[in-house]
Amino acid sequence: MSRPPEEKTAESPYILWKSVNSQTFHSHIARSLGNILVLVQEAGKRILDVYGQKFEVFLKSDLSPLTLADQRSHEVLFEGLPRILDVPVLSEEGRTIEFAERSSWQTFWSADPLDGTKEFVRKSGDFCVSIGLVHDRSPLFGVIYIPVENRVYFGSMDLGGHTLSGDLIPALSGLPAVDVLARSQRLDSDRASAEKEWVLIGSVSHGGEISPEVLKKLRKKHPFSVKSVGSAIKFCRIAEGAADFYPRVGTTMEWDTAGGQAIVESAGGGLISATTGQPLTYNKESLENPDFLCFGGRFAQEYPEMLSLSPGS
Ligand SMILES: Nc1ncnc2c1ncn2[C@@H]1O[C@H](COP(=O)(O)O)[C@@H](OP(=O)(O)O)[C@H]1O
Ligand SMILES: [Mg+2]
Repeated sequence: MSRPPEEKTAESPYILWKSVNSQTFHSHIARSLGNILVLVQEAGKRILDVYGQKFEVFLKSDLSPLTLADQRSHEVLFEGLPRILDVPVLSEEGRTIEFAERSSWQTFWSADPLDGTKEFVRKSGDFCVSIGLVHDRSPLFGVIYIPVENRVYFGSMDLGGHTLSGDLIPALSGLPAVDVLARSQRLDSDRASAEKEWVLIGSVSHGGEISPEVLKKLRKKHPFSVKSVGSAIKFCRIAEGAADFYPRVGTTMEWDTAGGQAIVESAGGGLISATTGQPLTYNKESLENPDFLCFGGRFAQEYPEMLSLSPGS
């Protein structure tokens, strides 16, 4: 595996990529792209193995569900991601890593091995594997794989946003971005035609409590329909122009958004804090996200003034 310049520290088992500029970072991702997609599909296959059987549901300390599928997918990613890029993995299903330990990380994988566990348990199909590669507190690259659709979405500002049928992934092992992109479709969050109805997308299980006043303000600007979809698949729908905006009120964690943010941004959209109006940042002391607004290119272009409209206001 080729690597950018690196520097080991005595305290950390990881290689800290001090003074790596983002171009070096992007070149490395471009070289490894085929292997990354193969790995994420492998995690998805482990999830589907469990989905097809009778499985037990455990409750975590926050009362959210956990299954064997979350754990199997975590094992694949926790072992495989550092083989692609040898930086720490912050996984929803990994051990808790205190801020004192992770505050020095410049680059790390933010992984949700099975996003949408509730939907997985309900067998609605709305679940995915979501991976973001965070560098200098921003998600520069993201991958979301949807097992039931056998489809992957990925993107970075350098590569742009793309989607690809999972049938094509096994043949991508060892191939760099130029070969992967030749087989992919470009994502464009502004693709929706002007006459098509606008779509607000929201959670099936959580955080749909957007205040009626805000909904009224939004409707005054432009009528829209509402679609409910579970998990980070919502970001894929924004990135491909199938939905226009996704306001989220309530708890989400960094691993829920890192991959999706990179994909949406690479497709011309954005994901901003409802309080600051700035893109979400990562490796915060608290891993909870603020309320946010995610939007596609059409929304951003036609209604820039709404970008400062807090979903919770
Ligand atoms: N009260 C809460 N505490 C922590 N995370 C929450 C939460 N409510 C929702 N989430 C997050 O929202 C995700 C599901 O998103 P959605 O509601 O859009 O389908 C969950 O992902 P997991 O399924 O990976 O736990 C979970 O991380
Ligand atoms: Mg999640």
